[in-house]
Amino acid sequence: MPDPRVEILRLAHSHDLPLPAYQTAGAAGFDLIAAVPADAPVEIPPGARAMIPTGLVLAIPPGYEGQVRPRSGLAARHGVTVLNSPGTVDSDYRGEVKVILVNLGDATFRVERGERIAQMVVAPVIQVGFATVETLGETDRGAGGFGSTGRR
Ligand SMILES: O=c1ccn([C@H]2C[C@H](O)[C@@H](COP(=O)(O)OP(=O)(O)OP(=O)(O)O)O2)c(=O)[nH]1
Ligand SMILES: [Mg+2]
Repeated sequence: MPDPRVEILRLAHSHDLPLPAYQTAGAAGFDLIAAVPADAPVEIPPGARAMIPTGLVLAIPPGYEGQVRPRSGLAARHGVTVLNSPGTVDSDYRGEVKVILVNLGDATFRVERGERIAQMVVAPVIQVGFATVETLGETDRGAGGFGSTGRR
């Protein structure tokens, strides 16, 4: 089992769903699966959003985060994406991982139990120290931004 290891607690409503798994040898993310009731799919009308349960509680190791990202197929085919992308799952979070989907398409999107709705990329993250100062070091860019480079 490669390190770092992510511990997974499956809640009752996801016990029969597939465990997280990378689909290919080089996959950056593993899919997150909708743990909505089989007899109660969630319908997301155009312009609306919904919080979709995954039935998973993850213990992401210290020094890492879980990023909840859209699946490009859902975005391209249906205009459905992750509203807060990339969602941030903290290493100290011990609640159920949920996915906030938004439907930017023009048809109602139905989330069925077992559907792969998003993906999670586990990535290293650092915490910084903070120091308040009176002046900051000078740079070539200075305060230029928002399209300032290459302007004639
Ligand atoms: O797409 C997401 C985003 C967040 N979370 C969970 C895990 C994360 O650790 C926690 C808090 O997320 P965030 O910091 O983005 O939300 P907040 O609005 O700042 O809430 P809080 O005050 O709890 O930090 O919610 C999810 O399950 N899915
Ligand atoms: Mg927060």
